Amino acid sequence: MYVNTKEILEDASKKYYAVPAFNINNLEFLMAILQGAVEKKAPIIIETSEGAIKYAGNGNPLRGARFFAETVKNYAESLDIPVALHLDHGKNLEYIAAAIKAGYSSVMIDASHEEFEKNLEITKEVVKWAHAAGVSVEAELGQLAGIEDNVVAKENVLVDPQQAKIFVEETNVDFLAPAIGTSHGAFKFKGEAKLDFERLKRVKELTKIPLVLHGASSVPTKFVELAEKYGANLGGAKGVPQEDIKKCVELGINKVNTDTDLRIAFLAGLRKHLSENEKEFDPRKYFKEGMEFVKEVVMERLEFLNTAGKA
Ligand SMILES: O=C(COP(=O)(O)O)N(O)CCCCO
Ligand code: NA
Ligand SMILES: [Zn+2]
Repeated sequence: MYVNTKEILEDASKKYYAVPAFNINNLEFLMAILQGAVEKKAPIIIETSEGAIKYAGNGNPLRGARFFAETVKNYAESLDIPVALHLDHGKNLEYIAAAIKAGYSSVMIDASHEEFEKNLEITKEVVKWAHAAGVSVEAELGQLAGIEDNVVAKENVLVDPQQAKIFVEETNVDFLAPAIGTSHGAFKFKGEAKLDFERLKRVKELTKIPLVLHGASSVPTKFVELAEKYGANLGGAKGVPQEDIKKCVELGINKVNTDTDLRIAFLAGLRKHLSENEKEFDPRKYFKEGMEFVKEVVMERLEFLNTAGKA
């Protein structure tokens, strides 16, 4: 069934487990993720960036948002697990409006690169709009390092727990992404991963709402090596250690954003299949191995986060 993201995350927050939010840009990733979630009898959050909407809509936000909303709703209504669709890193109000209009379950307003007051004001506005349409809202405080689509966050600006309390009270936002040291992409840490667990604990105590971990891919060595065996160059790829993710969930993270892990798994499968099947030219066949590897990563994460069996 197609549900509101808040329903899924409230249960997770109450019972201290987490739900992965997997990014898609096409049908193949959606099918692989849903197959994994059905097999694990788990609720699931599908999310698209603004870039994915631009891609599927060939530059037209509403066309792209409708493509994903209608496809995901269509699949969700035929399945007996809860499925939500979320706009990830909404920065452009045109895209946020398109996602709300198309029927997304929730939207993120990411104004964390703005000053605190500005972020608060923009988020308040989006919450008013979204709630009027029955759509829940995620916001972000602090900045991840690395590239956030079109915004390069120069340094890790970690969340201020006191500010988080005020922000949540004033904006009535449904869930919050506190920056605690992660970053997006496959090259997350120069040296050792260092997440600020104490800071996360304080944010949960002070806000008491579902929390989101961005940049949560673990970059599994198995698929990095397999992709490289078949010609990829991912030298130096490094993700968040699994034990750090587990600790974040124990401290109150309930939505775990995962994009890079699926991209690398699919890439490994595609490269392997193409190099072993030089005569194959049916995309329903040569995408299959990549989809199998995506499904494998999905099922592992659902088990690891204790989402399995919670549908
Ligand atoms: O926080 C995340 C997941 O980040 P990652 O999967 O790179 O760790 N996202 O918001 C997904 C989109 C960012 C670009 O990858
Ligand atoms: Na941000
Ligand atoms: Zn993110």
